[in-house]
Amino acid sequence: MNLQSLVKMQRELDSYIEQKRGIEEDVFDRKVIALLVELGELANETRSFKFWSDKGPSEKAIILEEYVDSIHFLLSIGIEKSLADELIEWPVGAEYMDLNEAFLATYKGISNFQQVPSAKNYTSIWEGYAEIARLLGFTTDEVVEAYHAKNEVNYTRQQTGY
Ligand SMILES: O=c1ccn([C@H]2C[C@H](O)[C@@H](COP(=O)(O)OP(=O)(O)OP(=O)(O)O)O2)c(=O)[nH]1
Repeated sequence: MNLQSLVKMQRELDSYIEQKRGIEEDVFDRKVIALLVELGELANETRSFKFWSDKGPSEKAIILEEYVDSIHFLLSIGIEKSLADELIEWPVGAEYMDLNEAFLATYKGISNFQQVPSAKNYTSIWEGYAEIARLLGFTTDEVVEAYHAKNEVNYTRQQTGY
């Protein structure tokens, strides 16, 4: 799968939002916070870390929507640092035993990238998300389809002034 079609869609959405909201300043750090928050929302829906509870995870569609919110901001921070054009195949790295390890590794990756926005650090975040998708049983096609659906919702939300 070539990620460039998503990069193009993300670039267009980001420009649309910036124009609509009159954003001229650097919003990289705020997008990094947004990504960390989305990763937390994703973890929360999986409930993978809630050793104190019997309640199971949310349904797949809800978890997938949280997942693609992250993908939006992940693409966006790569675009901010001119690294997204290098994204062709989805980078796949080490395999973790469980979701909690993958979440922690991905948090660390995002934090490293905020401090040092290099191509290597950017790739590590994608590897983290690839691993999370694998552990959640999401196929690339499912992720791309859900990304498309949420991308459209994001336009509607901007137009309806939410
Ligand atoms: O520059 C931007 C800003 C936002 N988004 C997208 C990413 C994500 O898909 C959505 C924001 O997440 P969400 O829909 O959870 O927004 P929210 O304001 O946190 O929603 P809610 O108040 O419903 O939780 O907007 C972008 O793609 N680029």
